[in-house]
Amino acid sequence: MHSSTNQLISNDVVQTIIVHAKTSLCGISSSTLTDKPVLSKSKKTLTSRAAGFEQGQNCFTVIGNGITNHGVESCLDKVRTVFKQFVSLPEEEKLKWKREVDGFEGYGTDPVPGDLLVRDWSARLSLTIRPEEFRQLKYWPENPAEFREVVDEYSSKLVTIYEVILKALARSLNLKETTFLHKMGEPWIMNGRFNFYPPCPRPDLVFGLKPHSDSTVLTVLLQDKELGGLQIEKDGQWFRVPIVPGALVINVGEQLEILSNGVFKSLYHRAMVDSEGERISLAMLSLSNPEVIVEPIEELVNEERPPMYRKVKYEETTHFLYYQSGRRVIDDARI
Ligand SMILES: O=C(O)CCC(=O)C(=O)O
Ligand SMILES: [Fe+2]
Repeated sequence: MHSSTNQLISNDVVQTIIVHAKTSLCGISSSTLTDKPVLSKSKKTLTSRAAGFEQGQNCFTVIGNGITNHGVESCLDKVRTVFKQFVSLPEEEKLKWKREVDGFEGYGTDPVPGDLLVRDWSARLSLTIRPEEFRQLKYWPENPAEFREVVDEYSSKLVTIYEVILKALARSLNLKETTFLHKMGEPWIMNGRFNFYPPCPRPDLVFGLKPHSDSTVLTVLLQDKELGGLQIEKDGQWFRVPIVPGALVINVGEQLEILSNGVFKSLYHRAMVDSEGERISLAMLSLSNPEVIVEPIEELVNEERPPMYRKVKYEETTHFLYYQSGRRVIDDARI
């Protein structure tokens, strides 16, 4: 179904990807990572620059990665288009793929448990995407007709991107390159979170998504082309992440923070809403296999750097409850 474009990725991806990792390192010289492309094998001049976003730690911008350079109908545009088509359907049509009251997959708004009152101004479609046998197709829209195929194509390319980045991050810490992937267990999981933020009459009072860090190893975020809204926190201040056409934003999630024993820090971020414009974003989440207990990798633990986190089993329900009450699992995991 997508052999020609897969081809492009495998030939292209290692050549033209740029990842800027800015991270606070302890015990590992910061010059190893800070401000240097972790991954850049290109001999030719890189046509794209890792643009725009300079303030943040633990968030990389990836551009020119072989899925972004097809012109107007690029894969990224196709994904945005099918999702926009889906969100503009009448609500009763979208509800054909609605999530169940206590489920996590499908289309809908998040329930707010108990007496918590801070609702997000967003609806979303959540899907398990990888491995294929975990997919629950009853939640995968068939309107527009190309939705499934386009998401399938995009996600299969992202598998390569995750692998390339995780291998590069492992190498940058002098670990065997498959270390992170291996620790995630097999199969590791990819979930898609298709966020939709309608215009909001009081954007000063609500969030599209409350401040949070992702429960992931890495999150690959495809942003809206027209309307920004993603903000990241650094040293107690919030920064807007600019829209960079054709770029993907890669966030460090809590699982990578734990696995790396705090070398990589999870990104604390939030999504804002707009009084007039509607916005979409697509977060692709890579997660350890649900059976895996996440803990710091042995090679990153030593006398000077004892384990900084307890073992954690990441469960969707727990993470969700933390999220809704404005807390972070990682804060409780920290020793
Ligand atoms: O909409 C955005 O830019 C952020 C989305 C996000 O943080 C998430 O889905 O976890
Ligand atoms: Fe997030």
